[in-house]
Amino acid sequence: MLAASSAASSPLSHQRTIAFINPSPLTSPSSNNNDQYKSSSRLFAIPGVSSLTPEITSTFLQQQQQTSSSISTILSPQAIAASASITLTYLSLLLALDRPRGRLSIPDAANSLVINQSRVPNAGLGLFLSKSYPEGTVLGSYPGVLRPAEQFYSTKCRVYPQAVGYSWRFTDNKFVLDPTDDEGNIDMYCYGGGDALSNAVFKTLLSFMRVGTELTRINEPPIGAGGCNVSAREDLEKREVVFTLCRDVVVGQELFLDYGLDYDRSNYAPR
Ligand SMILES: C[S@@+](CC[C@H](N)C(=O)[O-])C[C@H]1O[C@@H](n2cnc3c(N)ncnc32)[C@H](O)[C@@H]1O
Repeated sequence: MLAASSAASSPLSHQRTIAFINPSPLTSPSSNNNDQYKSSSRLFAIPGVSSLTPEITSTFLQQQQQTSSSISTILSPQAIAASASITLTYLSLLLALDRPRGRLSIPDAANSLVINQSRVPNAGLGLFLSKSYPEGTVLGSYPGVLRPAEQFYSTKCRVYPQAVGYSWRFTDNKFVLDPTDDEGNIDMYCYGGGDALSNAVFKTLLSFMRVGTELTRINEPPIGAGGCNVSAREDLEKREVVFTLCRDVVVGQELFLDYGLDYDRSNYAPR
């Protein structure tokens, strides 16, 4: 709108705008078959001198006005309000359903939790403490996106079965915390998300919500290793699982947790 009205009040501004948008008819008439460009008086766009016929000017102005009116329809306050409302609703749903839960609460988590090769044969990686901590220290709560258990097992785990081993199934069997990415793998962080679009939103716009996945590396103790030094407490209301040291742990020790009776241990190496 602004562009159209200022152009109407100043003939020079039409000319400059046209020369900028499409200089070729004005500067290279020989390559253009349209006769109206072939008169020598119209060959060059000289500032301050009109090289346009009234017909071209009027057609151009009409096109400008049509473009302006469609832009102002797209940018109308109603259209802007509608898209803002859709975006807000979408973001609220994402935050309610697909946000990453859990947190690390151990003091100086970045330096005190170390992921390394487990001392348990064939168990892969494990989690170790690089400082000594007393019994009762809260490590944090298990990371993951809360998903309905039935849906999680019948969809994502069918395609990416490795996701099962890292998910925390609540004892009422209704929900799981799934810390894996969209391909069922453990990344350094759980970003959140449920499909390609929401994953992308969580990894970009909402990446500040990401949660470290260190607690997913805690193994079960091997037979004869002296049992667990971490205990888990579920809160079914909050859908939260808090991990606490149930013994004093000295620097360099690996953390061990009992996964519970229902955990599938079929992939454990035979003892
Ligand atoms: C929650 S993950 C623990 C982290 C895992 N070790 C890793 O490398 O990411 C659970 C998986 O670790 C392995 N694991 C844990 N405790 C084990 C044990 N005592 N013996 C053999 N494998 C074990 C199993 O493969 C199990 O499915």
